[in-house]
Amino acid sequence: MSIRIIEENCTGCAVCVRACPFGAIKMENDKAVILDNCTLCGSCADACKFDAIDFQAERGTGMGDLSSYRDVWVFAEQKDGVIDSAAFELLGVGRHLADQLGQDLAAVLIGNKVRPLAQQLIAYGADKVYWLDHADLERFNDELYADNLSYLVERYRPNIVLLAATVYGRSLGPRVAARIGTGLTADCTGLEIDVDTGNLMQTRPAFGGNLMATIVCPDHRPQMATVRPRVMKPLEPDSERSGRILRQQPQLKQGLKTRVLQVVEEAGETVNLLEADIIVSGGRGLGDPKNFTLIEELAQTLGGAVGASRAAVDAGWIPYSHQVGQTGKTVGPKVYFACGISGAVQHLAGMSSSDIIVAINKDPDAPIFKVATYGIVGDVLEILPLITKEFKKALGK
Ligand SMILES: Cc1cc2nc3c(=O)[nH]c(=O)nc-3n(C[C@H](O)[C@H](O)[C@H](O)COP(=O)(O)OP(=O)(O)OC[C@H]3O[C@@H](n4cnc5c(N)ncnc54)[C@H](O)[C@@H]3O)c2cc1C
Repeated sequence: MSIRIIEENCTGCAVCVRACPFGAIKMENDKAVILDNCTLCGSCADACKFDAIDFQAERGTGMGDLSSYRDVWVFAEQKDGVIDSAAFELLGVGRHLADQLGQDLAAVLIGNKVRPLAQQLIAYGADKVYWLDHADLERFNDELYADNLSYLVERYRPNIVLLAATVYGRSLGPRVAARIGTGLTADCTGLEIDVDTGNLMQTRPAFGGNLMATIVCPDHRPQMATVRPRVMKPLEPDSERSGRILRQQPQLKQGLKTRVLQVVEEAGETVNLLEADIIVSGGRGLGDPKNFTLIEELAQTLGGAVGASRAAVDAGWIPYSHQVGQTGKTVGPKVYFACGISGAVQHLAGMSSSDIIVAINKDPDAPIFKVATYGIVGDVLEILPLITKEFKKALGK
């Protein structure tokens, strides 16, 4: 790839200076000059109206120099103009990684009339936001979104790209990785930078959750990962933070293979486990489905939600929508009560990032006590009514 200024065409309008996301172009004697930190992204050439920048891009020619890939990117998933909370969590961990690398944190915002959301992304830690806006991008479409994200990645060459392991992120991430020819680690629960190599260490449960695998992608860029929602913590938003919002040209095409005709919200039971600050979960130790009323009563007293282990779900005591764990929901409430739950690694995978864990189990050696903040050894059927009674008294209920 190469770039050069054609001086005779340059009018000194400085549009290119404003268009460069990297501050890599300046005006000197009314002519544009390209600086050493140019990443060859081509934004200046796109912005120039006078053909004064000769930019030769080569796409699909392999990874080239890996050190030329810079910045940590987060795909900022939004639906109906509301950013998914998982995007803020990604910005939290992304900020940490970017600071470790001494690079910028960028968010990619795709949608229709979503410009007002960009400032929120900056408040949650982004240094810049690549923003694509078009009516055709209003609803998530795997093919179209993959076209656009792949285009941006090829153009700006980020070092790391993070997506939430949501329905959208799980569909989009692998498509983009395959197009670009890089790797992707799905469903990560931990991300760190290897201080020796600068590689991203991507940790996720493997072999049915029996061990934690740390995966690296040393030979390809960007390093891509999907991250489980509710595992990472968002930063406190700072509305005073400033950052750059960089409008990008959407890549649109005719003849998409799929088109969203209508969105029908799922009717039926909604369990707000993902948003709950307090979760009271029951397991096989309850002994009988009717004892779930003890769980419900405590949850109701505290304004919390009801969760369950897979053993309780598999026994048909409670619907799957309540299941917490590797094959259920990943939650991170302020307080998690584990009642009659042993603490199998697959259950812990879904709740161990809770701020406070209260475990009630009659077996003092139950693994759940290893992660519990407070442990109560005893019969859950005796202890739960006592706790509920005390909370009711304290809360004046
Ligand atoms: C691929 C895979 C995915 C999985 N995904 C999940 C998942 O998403 N979520 C999940 O939860 N599990 C999952 N599991 C299952 C997991 O391995 C455990 O089997 C399950 O979590 C056990 O549930 P439990 O703790 O309720 O039951 P148990 O392991 O049987 O534990 C019951 C506990 O209750 C205690 N107890 C009994 N009676 C009382 C009493 N009266 N008072 C107090 N304590 C009492 C016991 O001491 C025991 O510790 C998965 C397994 C696999 C292989």
